[in-house]
Amino acid sequence: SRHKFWETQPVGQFKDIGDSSLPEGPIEPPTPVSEVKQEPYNLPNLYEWVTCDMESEEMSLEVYNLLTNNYVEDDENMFRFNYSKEFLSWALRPPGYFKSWHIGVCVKSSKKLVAFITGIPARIRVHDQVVTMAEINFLCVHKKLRSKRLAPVMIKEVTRRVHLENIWQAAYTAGVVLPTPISTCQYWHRSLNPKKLIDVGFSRLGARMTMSRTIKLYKLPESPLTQGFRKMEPHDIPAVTRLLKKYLSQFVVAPDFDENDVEHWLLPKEDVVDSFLVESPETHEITDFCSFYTLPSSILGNQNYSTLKAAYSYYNVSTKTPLLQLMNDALIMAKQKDFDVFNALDVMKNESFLKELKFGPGDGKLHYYLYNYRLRQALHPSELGLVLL
Ligand SMILES: COc1cccc(CC(=N)NC(=O)c2cccnc2OC2CCNCC2)c1
Repeated sequence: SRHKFWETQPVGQFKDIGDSSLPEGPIEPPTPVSEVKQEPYNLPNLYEWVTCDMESEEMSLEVYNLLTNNYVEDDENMFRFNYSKEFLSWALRPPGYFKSWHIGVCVKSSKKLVAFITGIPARIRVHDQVVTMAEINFLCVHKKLRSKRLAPVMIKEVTRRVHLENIWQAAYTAGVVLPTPISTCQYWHRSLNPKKLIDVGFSRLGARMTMSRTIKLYKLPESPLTQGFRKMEPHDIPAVTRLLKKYLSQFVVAPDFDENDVEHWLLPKEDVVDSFLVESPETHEITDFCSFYTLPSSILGNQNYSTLKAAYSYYNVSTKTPLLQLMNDALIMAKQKDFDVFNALDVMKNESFLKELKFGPGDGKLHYYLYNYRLRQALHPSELGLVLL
């Protein structure tokens, strides 16, 4: 059947939807780590497991090249995510990471990397329960090895290695519907460089719109409008951590960030993540925060351009500055940094600014999943406070 593999896994099953007799929480209990399968799962004969040391220049370049040529494309196969090497190193080495969760599959004879899957540890709160989970990401099988059923054995192997660290839940997203989404989000795009977006086919010229009218429509001020708006700096970590913890507490599912997490995930890192805050000129209190991460896409088959420079909305907190004004400043900073487009999901309070800031709906959805954790009912995107890379 359609979900041959997922029907064998401890995930919400479609047949259980609406069965409110099933309790919220773990689906299967933990087992003693000594009872976890000690040896790796079997791969088809020609292939072997390799643990990818992302600190190795050579290995991180191999991972970068595999993803650059074989990772997720948009529905029309016009663009492919092109995560940079620096971004991958950042995304995969947060505080407390496990090298063993950076899993590659290579060809025994040539040692060529042909598949990849990763996990990183994260403390995620679900309602009032903080659960240590694995965030699973970057599942990629070389285009030439698709439909060999490699993905199920890779998912089982990363699950086994997560269990060996006595962690029993996971979180992941996908553009496809699997058993069973905890939430389904719509993605939105805000043009920053409309001429390039139209030229590469990302956007289309609106009806009864000229190019010059379109450029004018998306024009932004040269610099941010909010008094006290500035780049985040290391000394801001304690205040940003307090602000973010308080703000995220309103969502049903959200990361439980401490100062070490904020230092890693939210301190600005050139060409990886940008973050800004509003410091009140009078009281020097930090009242608001916004951030976006850098994820370019390769443009497949365009004469004039090879890369789409895209910013992705990350974590934003508004307590004094209206979110609309704060996000307009984020757009202004992204334009200043020469991004072509600013993407956002309709999670958290994002829906309140999308249309007014001239975002247009994307042509797909992003589904969120939990592994081995049942929610009594699916969440509205506004109840979701988790953004995965
Ligand atoms: C424009 O280039 C693309 C290249 C590949 C895929 C897509 C469409 C798409 N699937 N977009 C998203 O998943 C997306 C849209 C808005 C915000 N975050 C997103 O995904 C993030 C989070 C999940 N992991 C990928 C990056 C677009």
